[in-house]
Amino acid sequence: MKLRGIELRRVSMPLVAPFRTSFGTQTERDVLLLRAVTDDAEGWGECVALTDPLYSPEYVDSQQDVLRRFLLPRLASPEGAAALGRSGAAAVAGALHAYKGHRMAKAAVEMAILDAELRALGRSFGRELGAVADRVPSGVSVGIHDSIPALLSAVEGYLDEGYARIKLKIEPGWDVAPVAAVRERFGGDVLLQVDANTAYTLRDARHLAKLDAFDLLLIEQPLEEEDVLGHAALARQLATPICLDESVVSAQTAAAAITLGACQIINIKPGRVGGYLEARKIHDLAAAHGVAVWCGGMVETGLGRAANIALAALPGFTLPGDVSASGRFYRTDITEPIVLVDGHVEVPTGPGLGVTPIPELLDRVTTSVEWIPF
Ligand SMILES: CC(=O)N[C@@H](Cc1ccc2ccccc2c1)C(=O)O
Ligand SMILES: [Mg+2]
Repeated sequence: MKLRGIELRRVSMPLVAPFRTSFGTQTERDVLLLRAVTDDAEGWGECVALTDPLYSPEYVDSQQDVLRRFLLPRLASPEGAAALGRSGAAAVAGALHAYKGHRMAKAAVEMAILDAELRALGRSFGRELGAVADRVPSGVSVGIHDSIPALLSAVEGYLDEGYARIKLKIEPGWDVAPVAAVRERFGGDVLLQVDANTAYTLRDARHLAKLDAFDLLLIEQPLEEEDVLGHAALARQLATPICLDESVVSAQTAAAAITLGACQIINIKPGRVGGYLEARKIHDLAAAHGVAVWCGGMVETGLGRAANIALAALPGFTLPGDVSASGRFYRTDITEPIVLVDGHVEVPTGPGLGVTPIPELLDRVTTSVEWIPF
């Protein structure tokens, strides 16, 4: 593996509709893509950081800066190049370990190098990670709406499309009523869960316990990301399983959360935890503890979406993930669109990610390109 350089490319993609969560409303996605150029192949990585540090401490400009100033020079150093020459993508996390945090940037560069490596080998992401299925059921994430009727209309549309599971974003003032309305309208058999994105506190426990009446699969990240003990206390007061998202940033924090009883389910997002290789470690750890996992989404383009689907095909991913079709968020994706067929999405089988950006579509949404030579 001889790395010649990495392109940092920013793309701006409008969302098909505003997407409202407890941390705000997004109408477009400003994405940082990485293109790793090696002697044998090119590889693509996607950084899932948002424009603003509202989901996690990372924001897209900070990730581009930390890559340019610290992470890529470290990989381009003699030690970094030697480690990459020896072990390829498996060496990235260790080579960058000295730099704290910025896991979404680290994940993106590992992904690009892994994609190049696998394309050169003619090996798919799914094969490399240990996929055991050729398609996976897809859930869909439904934002906070202006009214219950508007929400019900959106949910009806997704159910008509065949989505296997409905996830409702909630926040104080928009929780029990929308969940009750969806249950009332669509019945008890629809797989249903909620995601608070850290919007509640332990003082809301009695209120959140009202959700136990609706047979939810899980309640995702009700409390703030560092409140692991709070989630453990809440888990003792709720019948509905607690799922962590923002709190789990590594296999180590996953182990602590499981051991402390802070979660019974984990939403695994490769960008949040520093890469697909760490994501697989969390999958293995959770499986050993009998903890179910599913693949979360960060409104990725087809590149990150394809990699997530490969990950979602590992045996421990027993709950439908937020691996929805490209059309859930984008009218035009930068790759061949990922589509939903009978409530499932296909695991790509081609080398590496199995998808590549379509040049003219990529150029149309590109806002900047920066080449970092090695
Ligand atoms: C699909 C889903 O619910 N993802 C995140 C929240 C999230 C993450 C990244 C986003 C980027 C742009 C717009 C909205 C976004 C929402 C979650 O599970 O918590
Ligand atoms: Mg979440």
